Amino acid sequence: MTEKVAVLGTGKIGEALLSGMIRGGWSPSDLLVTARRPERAEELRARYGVEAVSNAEAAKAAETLILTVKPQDMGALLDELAPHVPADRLVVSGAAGIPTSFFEARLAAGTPVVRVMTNTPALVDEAMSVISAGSHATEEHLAHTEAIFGGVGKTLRVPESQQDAATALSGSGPAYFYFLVEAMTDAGILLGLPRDKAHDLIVQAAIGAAVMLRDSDQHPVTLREAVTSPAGTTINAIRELESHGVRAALIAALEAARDRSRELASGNS
Ligand SMILES: NC(=O)C1=CN([C@@H]2O[C@H](COP(=O)(O)OP(=O)(O)OC[C@H]3O[C@@H](n4cnc5c(N)ncnc54)[C@H](OP(=O)(O)O)[C@@H]3O)[C@@H](O)[C@H]2O)C=CC1
Ligand SMILES: O=C(O)[C@@H]1CCC=N1
Repeated sequence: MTEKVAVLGTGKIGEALLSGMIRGGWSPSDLLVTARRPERAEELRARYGVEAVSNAEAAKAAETLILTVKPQDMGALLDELAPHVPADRLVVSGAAGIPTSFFEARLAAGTPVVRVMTNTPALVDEAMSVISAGSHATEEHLAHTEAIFGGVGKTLRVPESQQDAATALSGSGPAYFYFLVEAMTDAGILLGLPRDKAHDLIVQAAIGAAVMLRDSDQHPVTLREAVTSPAGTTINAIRELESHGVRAALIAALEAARDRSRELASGNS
């Protein structure tokens, strides 16, 4: 029997995963989606050739259920779903903040739950998906989850106690880089460059720096030192970043994201 996977609450992250699975060779006939609005269900059907069903039907038909609704919608989804989920289903949560114990308390005793924090670069197969086992998830469940999310990028196992930190760094991480690109493009405008050229220069600098960070095996400090010439331009910029407290701001920002992830733990805040 072919295994079916259902994505429940197919919004931005659910669709990113779904599209990646299809790019990676999953047959649309082995995938199910659910949506709250009929027009969204129709859009997913038309775009990917997948069947859109109710949450209850997905729970009955699919061996693996990937829940990608907002943390605040998870309680209501589980209330609707719980009576229909046999205990042998693998339930994968993609939501920020919510611990595996939240699912285990609402599903049949012994249901395996895996928590995953992925990110939007799943759309270009460059996600990082951080994976933790709930109390009934086995090595097989983790490996299966890695196989699904490995199709849209890298995966990393962490103890669940590190998931809120991983969410701050990796789940939200792409937003910080988009924010930096936006701010640096504004700087280019101030310096007299046309917006499109400023954008292209900063994006290419970001791509070049990202590839060197990934492929050069060199520490970020070494890479930065190589750009920073004595009495040159870069050190003047670095002095401004330090005197404006950018390092401290980033540490505080990620701490705030981690704290918000913790607050979302109850699923209704
Ligand atoms: N966006 C990101 O970068 C990341 C998000 N996440 C996590 O992924 C999850 C989804 O986030 P995101 O994709 O941004 O949010 P979206 O709002 O885009 O997606 C959630 C989807 O779930 C649908 N939905 C809500 N309740 C139900 C229900 N009962 N039955 C069926 N569908 C339902 C919503 O419908 P409707 O369209 O009607 O609102 C929406 O389409 C969150 O838990 C978030 O923490 C994790 C990593 C990164
Ligand atoms: O902002 C959020 O809550 C979600 C989770 C991680 C990225 N986006």
